[in-house]
Amino acid sequence: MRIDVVTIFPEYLDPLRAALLGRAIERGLIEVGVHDLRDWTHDVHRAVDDAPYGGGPGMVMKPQVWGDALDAVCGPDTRLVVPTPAGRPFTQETARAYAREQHLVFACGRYEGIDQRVIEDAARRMPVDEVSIGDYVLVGGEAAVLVMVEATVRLLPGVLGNPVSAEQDSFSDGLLEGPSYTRPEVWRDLAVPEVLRSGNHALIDRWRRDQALERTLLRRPDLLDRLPDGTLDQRDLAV
Ligand SMILES: COc1cc(COC(=O)c2cn[nH]c2)cc(-c2cccnc2)c1
Repeated sequence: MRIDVVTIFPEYLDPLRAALLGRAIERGLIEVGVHDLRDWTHDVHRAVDDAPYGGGPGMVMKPQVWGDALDAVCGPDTRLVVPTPAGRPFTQETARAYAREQHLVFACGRYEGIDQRVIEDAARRMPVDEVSIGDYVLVGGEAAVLVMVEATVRLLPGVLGNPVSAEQDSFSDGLLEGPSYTRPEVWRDLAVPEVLRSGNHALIDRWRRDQALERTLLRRPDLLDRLPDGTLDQRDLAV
């Protein structure tokens, strides 16, 4: 997989070259390119934004600059991803879909956003996703790109030490992960739940499932509405 990011703050993407993702790059599991949008500006001031038609606060990113940048960076197998508060939700399902892509290009917007014609024009040649990582407004898309790249790349074969954990991820069965414990058995007079030390794996699996259901019900009841049919069996419903 190749990932390219276009941004006016290339240094913001330096963390992509650290730790797990850095090792994935060194091992050739992914290629990463970070590009400075200002390399495609045409004027002495290297302007990337201008005032919004129709008035209103802030500035809008110029279409010409973005158009030239995406012409240079995108290819025949590219999926273009634009992080924006106005996007469809980015979920674990999105990450799984992106992990199957050959080439992802992330366009980092700043100011009030990117001239909409950039997205319209790109959509003539490639799939384009306007995606939100959450219901809040960031100053730019760079932090959202770090989130989406990490969620996606960790799913690639060979990236994680123990691939099983990617399957048993939170959300993999549509529920939140329950609580985890490790040694010592008692810490600040708090004991590890007895069942986890019982060695009875049927009981442990049941307890973990009950904990996941209870936590999902309490913190994210919306996820329960979206579970595929048959996910919850009769015993689950008794929780
Ligand atoms: C491409 O257009 C954008 C992109 C971003 C950065 O992304 C996020 O904030 C985000 C992504 N997932 N959740 C939030 C921000 C704005 C923006 C800023 C100020 C006022 N209105 C809009 C516009």
